[in-house]
Amino acid sequence: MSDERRPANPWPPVETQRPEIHPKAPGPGTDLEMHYTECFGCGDVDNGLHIHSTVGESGVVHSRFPVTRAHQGAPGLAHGGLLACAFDEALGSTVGNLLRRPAVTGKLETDFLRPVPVGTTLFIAARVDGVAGRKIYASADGHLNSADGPVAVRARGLFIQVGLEHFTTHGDADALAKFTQAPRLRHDDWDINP
Ligand SMILES: CCCCCCCC(=O)SCCNC(=O)CCNC(=O)[C@H](O)C(C)(C)COP(=O)(O)OP(=O)(O)OC[C@H]1O[C@@H](n2cnc3c(N)ncnc32)[C@H](O)[C@@H]1OP(=O)(O)O
Repeated sequence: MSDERRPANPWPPVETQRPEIHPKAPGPGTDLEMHYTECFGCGDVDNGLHIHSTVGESGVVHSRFPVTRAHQGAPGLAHGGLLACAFDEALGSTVGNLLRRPAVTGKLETDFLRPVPVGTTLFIAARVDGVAGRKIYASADGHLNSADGPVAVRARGLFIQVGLEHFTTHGDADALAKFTQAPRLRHDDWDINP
């Protein structure tokens, strides 16, 4: 089904405030480091997605996902779940880097408009659309092979701001300690009170 014929639900679905880019957010042109080396989306992981992101103008973050044979669902085509994963990464990175508020994905929806063949690179442009308390709404378009190529996938995500105890309680506290020691992630540069 073409994009125009898909039902369009209002987005954001609730009244929101305009997102405020954090004063210490990386500026346009900044290549974002992997947020965690073991992240399947952006980390140095065998057969991971190896997504690289750069901050663009006007609150847009540009991410690139090189689709390889390791990412197939149907022969020669990207797996839909891994495409959704790429958008989770791109949207989460956009929220984290621009707002500097620790947040986790609460809801993620994807529209698959065109097949994404192995060997293509998906150029994902993501932005934060609005904020309502702890709820952060973000969306992204994924273009085939160039920033202005045809849109193959669209995604919308709701991210919920959490305290750092979310990660120490449910995750690996030692890994989190290393993660937060990275200069780019210094606690005092983040808004950590949800
Ligand atoms: C730089 C970093 C990049 C990282 C990119 C990758 C990001 C990820 O993949 S994160 C991993 C996947 N996500 C998770 O593991 C999250 C698991 N879920 C949870 O831990 C909890 O459900 C959590 C924290 C999201 C929300 O729980 P909790 O803190 O109790 O908040 P809760 O009161 O339920 O929800 C807060 C608000 O969000 C709303 N909300 C929560 N989930 C949803 C949902 N799925 N749909 C709609 N609204 C929702 C609630 O209705 C509530 O709204 P309101 O304030 O208006 O009443």
